[in-house]
Amino acid sequence: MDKMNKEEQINALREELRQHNYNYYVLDKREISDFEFDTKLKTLQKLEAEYPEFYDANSPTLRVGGQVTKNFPTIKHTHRMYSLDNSYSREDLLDWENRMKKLVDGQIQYTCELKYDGASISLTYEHGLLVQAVTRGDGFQGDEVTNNIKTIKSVPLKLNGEYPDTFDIRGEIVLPYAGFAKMNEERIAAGEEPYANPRNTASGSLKLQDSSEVAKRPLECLLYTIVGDHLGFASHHESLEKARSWGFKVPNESKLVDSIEEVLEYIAYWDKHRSELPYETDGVVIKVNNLYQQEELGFTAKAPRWAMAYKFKADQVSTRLKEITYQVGRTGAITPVANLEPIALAGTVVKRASLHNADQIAKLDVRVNDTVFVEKGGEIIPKIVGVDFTKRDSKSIPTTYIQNCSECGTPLLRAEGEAQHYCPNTFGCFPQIVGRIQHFISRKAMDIEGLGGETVALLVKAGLIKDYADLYTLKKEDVLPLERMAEKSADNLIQGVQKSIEIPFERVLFALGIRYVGETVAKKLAKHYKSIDAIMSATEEQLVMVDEIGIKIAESVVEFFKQPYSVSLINRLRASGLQLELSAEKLASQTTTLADKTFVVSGVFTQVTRNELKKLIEDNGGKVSSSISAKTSFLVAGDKMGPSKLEKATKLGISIISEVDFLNMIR
Ligand SMILES: NC(=O)c1ccc[n+]([C@@H]2O[C@H](COP(=O)([O-])OP(=O)(O)OC[C@H]3O[C@@H](n4cnc5c(N)ncnc54)[C@H](O)[C@@H]3O)[C@@H](O)[C@H]2O)c1
Ligand SMILES: [Zn+2]
Repeated sequence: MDKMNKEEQINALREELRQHNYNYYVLDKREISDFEFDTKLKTLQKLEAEYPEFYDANSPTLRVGGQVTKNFPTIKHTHRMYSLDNSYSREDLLDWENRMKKLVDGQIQYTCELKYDGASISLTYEHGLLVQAVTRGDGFQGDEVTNNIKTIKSVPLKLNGEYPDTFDIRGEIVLPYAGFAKMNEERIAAGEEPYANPRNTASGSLKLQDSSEVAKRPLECLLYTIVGDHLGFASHHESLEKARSWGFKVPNESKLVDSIEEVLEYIAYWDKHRSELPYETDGVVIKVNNLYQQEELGFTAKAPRWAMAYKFKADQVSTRLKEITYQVGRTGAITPVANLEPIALAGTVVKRASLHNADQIAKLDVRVNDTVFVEKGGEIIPKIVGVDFTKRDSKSIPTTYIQNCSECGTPLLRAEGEAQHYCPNTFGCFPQIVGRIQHFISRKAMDIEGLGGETVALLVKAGLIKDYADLYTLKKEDVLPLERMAEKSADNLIQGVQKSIEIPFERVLFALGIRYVGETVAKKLAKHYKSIDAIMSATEEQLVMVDEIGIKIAESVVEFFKQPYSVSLINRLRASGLQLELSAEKLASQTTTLADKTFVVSGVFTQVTRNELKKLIEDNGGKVSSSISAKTSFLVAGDKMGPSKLEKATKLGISIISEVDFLNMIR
């Protein structure tokens, strides 16, 4: 009977871990923390060791967690890609060393490296050229994402020095914090949900179908292992130095040490200093340095015996939840916020944490006065990962989510399939009004000097403006009575506003704050339609025909201009002299010479850069696409173009032209 239960328990754990693997590797979502995941995996490992009769070759303890997708060609790895065993303590590491000492002779030296938190990748080089990039997948085979990887600047397309003729090199694709923060800033400016954390965003980026989208993401590739036959190195440390000399980005933090005690010093140092690194790390990887010893040690079903990951503990603390408040964004989205008893966590004092949405609150069953666990994992904003139920007051009351806007009282809406509640009172809800004007004046939009976010709130509160069109009728004597408004700053404000009427159309379009219309989309729309009137009269069907405009954007644009209020805004902005169409100068540089023609640009060019080439195509009415299909009219081929593109173009009978041919076409 007991045994029966054990079998059920083992199977249930396997099923649960498979589901988490799927969420993590395929959907790029984390439903439980890594620590919880690892704890469950350890429990399963122990049970399987105790009850070997329930062996299953497909158990998550024996297999790498990822999968191949159907969106890219599947490539078999010539050398398997393994996972790593995990350790959490000095004892774990000493046990590991003892196990190895039974298998190899002599002193063991170790290379310590940081464990970069991103998505694994295997790059194949032949004769010094990058020929293929494949994700880890299930370890045996992965997705071929070469075109996406080629957009990453730290991946050398051509190597320097003396390198082996063919080899694979493995590393981690990461998204450094700074680039991640910038991407999120842009998403927030476009009224979209920010990405959750750098790891998932890096991993998701590799799965994008359009490599020009990948090129926009500031990804990095950090390399850590070379594999191949007869490479001629004696040690791992040496191979890293060689790789660095050929042009690979191998972080300098790696270190050769002589004992586990020194390994522990390395770990202690980086546990403390990792927050100073530009990218996320989740531990240290320790590898036997001598490659002959590595060979003797070999692999288990899932991981090398000669390497070990040491996971840093996610920084977690517990504190009291004082109150749940609700924030209203400029697009009306509601975010519940936990107000906490202030507590120190990973170098900062945390007072607030996001609770995301109603589902999250229900799932965690978080209540006011609970003692909650706060974690700063991959996410930049700390989050609440659980409740300490042992400390819950017996009289505590379940949280009921607000049904009306916390700011204006309007009943909230929640669209089907969306996690977030919305306040639909777009033009009457204070934070939405202020938020929209703040977005309008922001640097990438109208860039109004002399006017800050705080002043906007004051102006709205004082009833001097109720929308951004009102800014243009403000007079100096209106603003002078405001708190802390001196003569000089009032002048600056009025001047800054007046100067902004010269801002070009595409930025005005972005400034309007239409949901999902970020900087890039605004540019596309401005270019295609050339005036606000043309955009206002476009239908959803017409909008989606524009390159890179999806249905979500199209719906949002149509919805915006359907509102009588929006129409009146545009009319008032027009009356104030704002640029609501492309300037004559801009139009003059544009022709329709290449109308109805689709170009694929590949390789390196000499007279113009790749981006200039693309711009020339678009300015002359042509379309740029990143992949060759029957619809391609021309392939503009530069130096070092990928052989697969050439082959495909030849097969489909597409005209292949040089840079010079192209420039002649438009001159
Ligand atoms: N929270 C969840 O739902 C969930 C689900 C699945 C997996 N996970 C997490 O992922 C872990 C398992 O993932 P995994 O199999 O990718 O293993 P892993 O992340 O523990 O380690 C293996 C990977 O580390 C990477 N790596 C980074 N730096 C390295 C270096 N210097 N040298 C060698 N390798 C380096 C490699 O790409 C390698 O594939 C789990 O332990 C868990 O923490 C979490
Ligand atoms: Zn409201």
